Amino acid sequence: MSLQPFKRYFSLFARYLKPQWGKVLLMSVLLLISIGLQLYNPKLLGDFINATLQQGLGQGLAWLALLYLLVSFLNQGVSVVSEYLCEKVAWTATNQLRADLLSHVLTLDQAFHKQHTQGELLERIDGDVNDLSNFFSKFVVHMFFHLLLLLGLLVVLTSIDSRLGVSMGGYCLLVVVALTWMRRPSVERWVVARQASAEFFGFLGESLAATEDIRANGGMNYVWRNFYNRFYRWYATTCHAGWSGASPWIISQALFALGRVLGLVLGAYLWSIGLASPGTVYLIFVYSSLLMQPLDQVQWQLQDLNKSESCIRRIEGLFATRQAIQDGPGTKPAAGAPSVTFEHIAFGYSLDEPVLKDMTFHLSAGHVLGIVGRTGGGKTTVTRLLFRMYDPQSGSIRLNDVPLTDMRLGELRQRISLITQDVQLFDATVRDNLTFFRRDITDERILSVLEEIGLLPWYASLSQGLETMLGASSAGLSAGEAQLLAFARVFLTDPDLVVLDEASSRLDPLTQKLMEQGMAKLFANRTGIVIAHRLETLQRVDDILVIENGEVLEMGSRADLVGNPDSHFARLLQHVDGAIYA
Ligand SMILES: Nc1ncnc2c1ncn2[C@@H]1O[C@H](COP(=O)(O)OP(=O)(O)OP(=O)(O)O)[C@@H](O)[C@H]1O
Repeated sequence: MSLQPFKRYFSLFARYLKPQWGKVLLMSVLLLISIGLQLYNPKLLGDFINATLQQGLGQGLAWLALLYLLVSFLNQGVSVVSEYLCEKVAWTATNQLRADLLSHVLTLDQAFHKQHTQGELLERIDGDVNDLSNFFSKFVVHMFFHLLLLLGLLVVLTSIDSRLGVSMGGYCLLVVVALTWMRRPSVERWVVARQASAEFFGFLGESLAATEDIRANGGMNYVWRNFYNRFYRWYATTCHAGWSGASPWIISQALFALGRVLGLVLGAYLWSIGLASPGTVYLIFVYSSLLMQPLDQVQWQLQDLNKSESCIRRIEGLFATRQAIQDGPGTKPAAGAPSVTFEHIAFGYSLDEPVLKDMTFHLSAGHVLGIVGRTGGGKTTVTRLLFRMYDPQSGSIRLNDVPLTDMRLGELRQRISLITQDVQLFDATVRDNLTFFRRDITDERILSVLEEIGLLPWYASLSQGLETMLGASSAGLSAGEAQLLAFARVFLTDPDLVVLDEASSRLDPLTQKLMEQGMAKLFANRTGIVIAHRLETLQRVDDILVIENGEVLEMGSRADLVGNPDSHFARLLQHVDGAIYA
């Protein structure tokens, strides 16, 4: 019998049970009391039968019956309290496990998150642990409790007659070995079933997030087809795994029937040779039948262990996933707005498809750089490398001459703010959305920032001020307003370098004006990089970088490039609008 799954199980949960050792101890004591009561109760009935046969009805019998009832009630009470404790211990442990998994997943690289859908990760953080939680609470109650009960019953049977104890002990050993042996094949099947479930939820999450686009583009047939395919795969793999538990169940039922017959035959034999009274024969039969209860539970727990082992493997796999982006030793670039240098950077999301090729440029401290170029040219990729969402395959990126790889990731991300087109809002209050749940930022500070970027009229329209709830879908906010909110977040964190992927949708004149004012304030005393989608924005930048096919086509001060009619930038301006922005 392999102890591997038990070892894995216990090594994972010993960590999570340790802080609750007091409750675990109390739970164990209650379980022991419950076992004692369960063993004592049939003995009372046996005494009752013997006393009835020997003395007839009398007052003694009434007391025995009363005691029997009392023990039964007490047993129920103890069971309820211990079950409550088990659930509490299980939920506390598994909630902590969920939290650890979530914080681990949040530290993993962008590359990992691109490979796994949100729905799939949800399933791995919650679904897998949830299955483990059921198993965990039941395992502690049933496996531990029933194995002890089994042991107790065998001791009692041995005390009646040693031959009884040996025969029934041998029988129990046979059943446990047989059930464990039959258990193994279904573990792999449960791993496949869990993955199918994660993929189904991943697809569902993606489809729900893109409902608007899917409807607008007539993609419903594709969604339904995939929905049924994935759902069917989930159903089929779960059935396959579930069925592999059916044969152990059928065989175990046959073995249990055999055990009851064995108990009856042994009891009858002892009675026939004068070694057992009718009350004792009854006791032997009841205790032999009671043996089936822990054996049945052990059987079910072993079935559940298959499912849980597959979950444990997936949880261990997730914990073992390491981030490719490693923390640097902690060199700090000089304080204040930094210079940015890209030197011979080569990068591709996959090795065979280069996106940036030998890219070199330098942005002076305190300058604002506008990056322009064709769609898919690599503009966003430049900003992702700067934020160390990915590392380049070769070359070096430096802030104030300090390579990014020498800085601590926390420090780097504190000094840079990235504002993307897709502003992420939380289903939380306006305050929490602006401060990212920090409590040390005062309302006065928030309001002064909103005033600075011209969002006070928007704030005045909110029914409950900073306490107003904002939906996660950013419903009711235009692209421009969402970016203004992101500006406010940046003001509150006060970074040295701001990277802005400008909203490309058309903005109304008022919002556009607010954006321009906001950007001017945002970039004051900071280094800035703007991926510009609107030429108006480029009036405010100091330098221009034109990217094409992952290479620097042109870089220079905006004034120089505008003044040179042969420059790519000047041609771009003329081509787009027929006018040069000066
Ligand atoms: N996460 C990713 N995984 C694989 N390929 C990617 C990923 N992100 C971008 N790409 C590819 O890298 C190339 C450059 O993309 P990038 O987003 O940097 O271009 P861009 O110039 O910002 O485009 P746009 O102006 O449309 O935003 C494109 O061919 C794109 O398909």
